[in-house]
Amino acid sequence: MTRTIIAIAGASASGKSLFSQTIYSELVNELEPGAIAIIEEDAYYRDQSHLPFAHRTQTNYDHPDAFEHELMLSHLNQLRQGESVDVPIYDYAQHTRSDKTRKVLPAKILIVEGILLLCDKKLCDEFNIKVFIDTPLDICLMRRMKRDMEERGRSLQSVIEQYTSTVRPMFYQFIEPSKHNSDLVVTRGGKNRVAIDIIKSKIKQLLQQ
Ligand SMILES: Nc1ncnc2c1ncn2[C@@H]1O[C@H](COP(=O)(O)OP(=O)(O)O)[C@@H](O)[C@H]1O
Ligand SMILES: O=c1ccn([C@@H]2O[C@H](COP(=O)(O)O)[C@@H](O)[C@H]2O)c(=O)[nH]1
Repeated sequence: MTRTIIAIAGASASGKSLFSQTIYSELVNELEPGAIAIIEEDAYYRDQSHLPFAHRTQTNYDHPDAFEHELMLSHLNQLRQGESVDVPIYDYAQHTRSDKTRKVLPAKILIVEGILLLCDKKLCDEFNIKVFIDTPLDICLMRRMKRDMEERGRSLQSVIEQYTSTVRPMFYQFIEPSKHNSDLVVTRGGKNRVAIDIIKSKIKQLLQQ
């Protein structure tokens, strides 16, 4: 069976999750059961439970080394071969993996989303369609402040410090250059209706083949 992996990359808070979840939720009930699945790169942040909490707050979470991409790659290979996988569940407030996992079944269409997906050559080789969400960084920062304070247990001070020390520099070093590895660049983030409809049509076309 041919399986298609669609990568959705871009800056933190650019709208990757909203874009991916919109496509997924609008298709999941329309397609045959198990046709589409979704995985977040964030699930593959390295387990840091062996480190004291204070150390975990100092990790550079925007550098490729923060991720266990080898595990993600091995899961993508298993899914391609028709095997299900147990994807880790990450706890942003604790800066480490939780003790829970989520079972993902092998679907014909797999959407993966994350900041550094298109920086990794081995991962890139696994993706059939590569999308980059291109949202101005000042808008990403405003969204991130709101989201991290409301949903990830952060203070305004900590968001600003982390943004200045790692998020912004790593964006320019790794994420922005990876835009050139994409097939499609989507402006305006998670609510670009035309782009969402184009990807949905492509998915339906792939499922008819
Ligand atoms: N086009 C948009 N307009 C307004 N809000 C948006 C838009 N795209 C995303 N958001 C909001 O911005 C925040 C970050 O978006 P999210 O999709 O989680 O980003 P990412 O997955 O890239 O980190 C969320 O609260 C989301 O609802
Ligand atoms: O423990 C952690 C792990 C990650 N982060 C930040 O999360 C974003 C990536 O997630 P998005 O949903 O794409 O925003 C990344 O920029 C990390 O800085 C964190 O703060 N703490």
